[in-house]
Amino acid sequence: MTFALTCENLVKRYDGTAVVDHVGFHIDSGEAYGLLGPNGAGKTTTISMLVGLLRPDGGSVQVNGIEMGSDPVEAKRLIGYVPQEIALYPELTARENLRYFGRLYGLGRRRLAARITEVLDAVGLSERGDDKVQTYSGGMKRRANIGVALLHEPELLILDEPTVGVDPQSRVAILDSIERLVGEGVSLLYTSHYMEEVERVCTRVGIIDKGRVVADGTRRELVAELGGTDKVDLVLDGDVHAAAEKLRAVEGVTEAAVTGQNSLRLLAVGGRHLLPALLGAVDGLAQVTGVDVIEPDLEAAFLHLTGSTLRD
Ligand SMILES: Nc1ncnc2c1ncn2[C@@H]1O[C@H](COP(=O)(O)OP(=O)(O)OP(=O)(O)O)[C@@H](O)[C@H]1O
Repeated sequence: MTFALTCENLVKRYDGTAVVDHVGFHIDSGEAYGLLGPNGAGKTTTISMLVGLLRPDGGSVQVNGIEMGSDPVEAKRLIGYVPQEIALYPELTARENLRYFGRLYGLGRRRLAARITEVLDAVGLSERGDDKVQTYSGGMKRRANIGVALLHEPELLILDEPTVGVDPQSRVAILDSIERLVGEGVSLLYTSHYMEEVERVCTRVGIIDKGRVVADGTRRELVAELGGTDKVDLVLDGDVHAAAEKLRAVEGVTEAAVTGQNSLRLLAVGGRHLLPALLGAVDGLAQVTGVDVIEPDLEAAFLHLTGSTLRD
């Protein structure tokens, strides 16, 4: 099987220190993969090697089976790359920018004209396409920049933190466009330190920390590495302390803390499935009037794996 992207043992050193330290992962064709890590984890350096802008000190990159090291022109042709910095001419309109970059890519006049219309639509800028980029919000500039990367119909779209510093409306528009593109079959590499974006857009996630991929899998798999401890909040009428005592004895419950006059928080393995046993344990002591099961999320998995929160 050919992957949209494979990298193996990627290494980049600065002054003898590896800032990317044997990074490896793959992206299936049509898959949306998120690379999640705190500032300075090595995301941009990794991406720069993946897109052929930076020569690795070790390791290899293949795009749809084509070696970046030996056939960079062909490999780069398959990639649409959107860097963190906006690379547009502010005094030109979005349409003029697209025309300029499209010619640079070698797109024929007719195909380019059609692509400009499609791309403006894909990034939600059809109505503002004839306005100068300098009149755009940060988010609109970013959308125009994504448009440039889409012109040549890449098979793999690589976005480096596309929503940093954009207005909320553009953020929604960017995420919507990306989801649509993935729905149309484009493979995606998406880096972010916003957990909720990665959870929304990506089916598989690699967690990168200090230059290493410390975990890789679906959200469910990553969360499972935590041991699957859920939080269960209970509201009850009755003796909460006696109820806590009983609940602590239920198999699977690791902790039961009284959190208020009539509320308890439990830590439990397989929380939802334990509910009948929990209700049974307090039967006769208290009446349960509210239940909330909070399953661990990627944020918790991230904290567990790296020892730090994402926005450190
Ligand atoms: N040209 C360079 N020379 C020396 N050190 C560098 C260079 N480029 C990056 N670094 C260092 O490499 C590490 C990884 O940086 P990188 O930009 O890849 O991280 P990142 O995960 O993309 O972070 P951010 O979210 O802040 O963009 C950082 O410690 C950074 O200071």
